[in-house]
Amino acid sequence: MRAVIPYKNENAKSRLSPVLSKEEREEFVELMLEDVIKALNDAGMTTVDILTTSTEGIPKEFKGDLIVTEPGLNDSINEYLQNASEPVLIIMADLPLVTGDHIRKITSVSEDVVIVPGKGGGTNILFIRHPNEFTVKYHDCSFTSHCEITEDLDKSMHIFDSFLASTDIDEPHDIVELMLHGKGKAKEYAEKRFGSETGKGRVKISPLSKLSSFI
Ligand SMILES: Nc1nc2c(ncn2[C@@H]2O[C@H](COP(=O)(O)OP(=O)(O)OP(=O)(O)O)[C@@H](O)[C@H]2O)c(=O)[nH]1
Ligand SMILES: C[C@H](OP(=O)(O)O)C(=O)O
Repeated sequence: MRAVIPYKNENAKSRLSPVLSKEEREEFVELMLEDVIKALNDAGMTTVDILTTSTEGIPKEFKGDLIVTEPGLNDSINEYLQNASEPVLIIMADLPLVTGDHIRKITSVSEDVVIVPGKGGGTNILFIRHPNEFTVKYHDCSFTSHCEITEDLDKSMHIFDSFLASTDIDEPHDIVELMLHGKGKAKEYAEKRFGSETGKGRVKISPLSKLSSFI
């Protein structure tokens, strides 16, 4: 079994640009990546590949294989899967709330395909027992696409239900969840930049350096 983390550092997380500069986003995604690698290592997964668009923003301590490909998430992952001869866990780099315990549970499921949905129709983690028979289709409500692809292949499927594993950090309001539930380096980074505002409704983040709140 091996894990692969698709990763793009350059101008990462453009949807966070209302609250973080380009440089901050590039630093932030590297820290989220470190948190994801730690969760994999905590689960005993030592065979970890990073499928990346460049060698920028890779944690210095990373010991696995770095596979550099052209931008294009689906093409690069599908090429990777075609060449895989053992079960593959595809885990996105923007999941700083994922723990070793989630990874252990996901990889213990006996079904052919395990899907961890992402917020708003995405796919945060895919565990595929027969990877060279599978094709991924990220973006455009990939959760639905991955369910359909699994069904079309006549494979068994398990949807892994977890608030923390399903929380990917895409938009400013997701940073609230990181500050509330995070434990690692990305949370530390967020705490240096944002405060939280509590009231009757949901907690909001606000910049520590300015008086006005942005969401
Ligand atoms: N290898 C590879 N990984 C990618 C590419 N685009 C995105 N990723 C990774 O795929 C995962 C999910 O991507 P998104 O959530 O869309 O991240 P993003 O593209 O940085 O964010 P936005 O600019 O806000 O869409 C993250 O781990 C990204 O680092 C790509 O072209 N190639
Ligand atoms: C890549 C994409 O990520 P999202 O835009 O949902 O974070 C997806 O999960 O299909």
